[in-house]
Amino acid sequence: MIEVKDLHKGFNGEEVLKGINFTFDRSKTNLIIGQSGSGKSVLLKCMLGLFTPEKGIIEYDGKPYAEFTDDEKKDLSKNIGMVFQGGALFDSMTVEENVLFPLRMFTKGNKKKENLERVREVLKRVNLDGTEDKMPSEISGGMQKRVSIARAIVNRPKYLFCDEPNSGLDPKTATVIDNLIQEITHEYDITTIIITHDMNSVLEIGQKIAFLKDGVLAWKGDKSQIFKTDDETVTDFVYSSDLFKKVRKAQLQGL
Ligand SMILES: Nc1ncnc2c1ncn2[C@@H]1O[C@H](COP(=O)(O)OP(=O)(O)OP(=O)(O)O)[C@@H](O)[C@H]1O
Repeated sequence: MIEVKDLHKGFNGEEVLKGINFTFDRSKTNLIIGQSGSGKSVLLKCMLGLFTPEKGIIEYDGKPYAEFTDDEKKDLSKNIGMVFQGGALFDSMTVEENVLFPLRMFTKGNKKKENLERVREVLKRVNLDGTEDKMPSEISGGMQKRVSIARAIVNRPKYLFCDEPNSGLDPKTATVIDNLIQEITHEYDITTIIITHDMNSVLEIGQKIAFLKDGVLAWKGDKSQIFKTDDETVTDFVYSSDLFKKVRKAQLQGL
């Protein structure tokens, strides 16, 4: 669980996050949605420790970051898995080397055999056994995303951060990736936080949703509530696409 309390962050005197309060639950896919510039990435970067907030508290499983010792901060880094937008694999490394990379970073001593076993295990979990020796350029975009998920979970993290994990994928592959992230979240009891613009993802895996508008938490709820709310701030955003406008119309007509 990650809890943010009264979080404020700004740049050059301009406030971007204006007092965010939200609890990201363990074993759930927690989504952050909102228009461009609403502060989603800034919030994520504060939770990743890349930005220092001017005010507010971030608690990881009940302990405020400000009270972490240096060793606890190192341990937190190990406990964070990250799926970057676009995958961000190393082009010059094989699939196996990509997944091995963060494992090596946090392993002491010579654990070559154990590490390779762990890499095989996570690649199998994301249905990529047999691709170990391939280069990223030799596999599809969906497979690259799965490598990136395998790399993010190889250190058995407590927290998984995903920045638009299915961007650039066709809708069917995007759903496969969403479902994989949701399954892994439950199986490994991880606190998963996902930034997304994709309303299909909201429908599929929106177990808990934070909707940001201009740096304020304008709405929170889950996937069953978001399509029923009359809150205009939310409906303006959710029903901005024609498809969802039609869904809304059908809903209002009781279809
Ligand atoms: N390092 C930075 N320095 C100055 N301003 C920044 C910095 N990072 C973000 N901002 C500003 O903070 C605001 C929110 O940006 P943020 O990237 O969080 O938006 P977002 O909701 O993630 O948008 P998008 O969906 O387009 O990625 C923007 O006005 C942006 O210019």
